[in-house]
Amino acid sequence: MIVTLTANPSLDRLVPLAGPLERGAVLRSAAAVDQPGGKGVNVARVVAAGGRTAVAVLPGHPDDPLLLALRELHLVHRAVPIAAHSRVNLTLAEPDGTTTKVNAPGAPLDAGARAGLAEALRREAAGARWVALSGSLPPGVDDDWYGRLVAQLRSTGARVAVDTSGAALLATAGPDAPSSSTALPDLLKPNAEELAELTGLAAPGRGGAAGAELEADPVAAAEAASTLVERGVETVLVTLGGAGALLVTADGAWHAVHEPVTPVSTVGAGDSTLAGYLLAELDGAAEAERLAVAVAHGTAAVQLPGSTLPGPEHVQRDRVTTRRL
Ligand SMILES: O=P(O)(O)OC[C@@]1(O)O[C@H](CO)[C@@H](O)[C@@H]1O
Repeated sequence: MIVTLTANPSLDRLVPLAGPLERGAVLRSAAAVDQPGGKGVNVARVVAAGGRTAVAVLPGHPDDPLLLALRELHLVHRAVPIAAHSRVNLTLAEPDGTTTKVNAPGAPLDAGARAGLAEALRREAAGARWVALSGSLPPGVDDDWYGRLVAQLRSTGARVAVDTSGAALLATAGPDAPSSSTALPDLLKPNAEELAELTGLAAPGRGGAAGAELEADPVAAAEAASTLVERGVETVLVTLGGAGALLVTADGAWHAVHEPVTPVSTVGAGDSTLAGYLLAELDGAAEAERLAVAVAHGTAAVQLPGSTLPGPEHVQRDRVTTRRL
């Protein structure tokens, strides 16, 4: 079983533009489509679609349309009541497959909500193989909250994956994060830009150019990721956009790439990659195969519109090649 936490869930609104995105213009779109989202919700949806039990833990107002959508999808979830509705995150989709995302700050979490989420996580984690702490932290939450949750979850025996960004990521596994291994996740899933910021190749918030260089040079990216392994993170799964993904552990580094595809929307690709990795790990696959299944899931997501997530019918494992670096 896999448990996910989405501290900052969102209703993802896909706005399919009739033409290219033009600043300052009046644009026409087809009807917008809403999907329940947030990174942990997405991971749970892909894991459940893959035939494994997934439980999504999240904050939610009892009348939140997001919770209604989760019920309609039959996604097992535990919602900790809060006073505000979830944010709406916009995806502006251009006909050529370019997506522009506008993510809102989200509903604040007060001390009671944070304690409720931590308690729900501990309860669910007791029977789980993995807990994934996914996405940004909403207003009112300290940057080091994920690290503290990782430490609290140790006693449950579940392994913990973290996929976040910005200050929360640096506080979890950056050079100044607590070096105590109990607070470090078992699995970290940065993209190339986040990896550059985590490893000092770029200043916080300025990882774009260095990230692009790492995407083009998987060996350099693997070297950067290995510094995180030296810091005490057991497994680093780095997504490299169209260049596939890397898996780095103390035992070595692997790079996997999918045959080229035509991207429709990259939203949810990272979450699908993580879900694919976890599904393969639950199946007992070795490193290279876990990475291949991860990349196959991420690439499947890229070929689906908006926040639509892949099921096994979309995943083409045989189009992925893996090499040991
Ligand atoms: O603002 P965050 O939490 O970093 O990201 C939120 C988000 O962009 O992540 C998912 C895709 O990965 C979407 O469902 C959602 O809108």
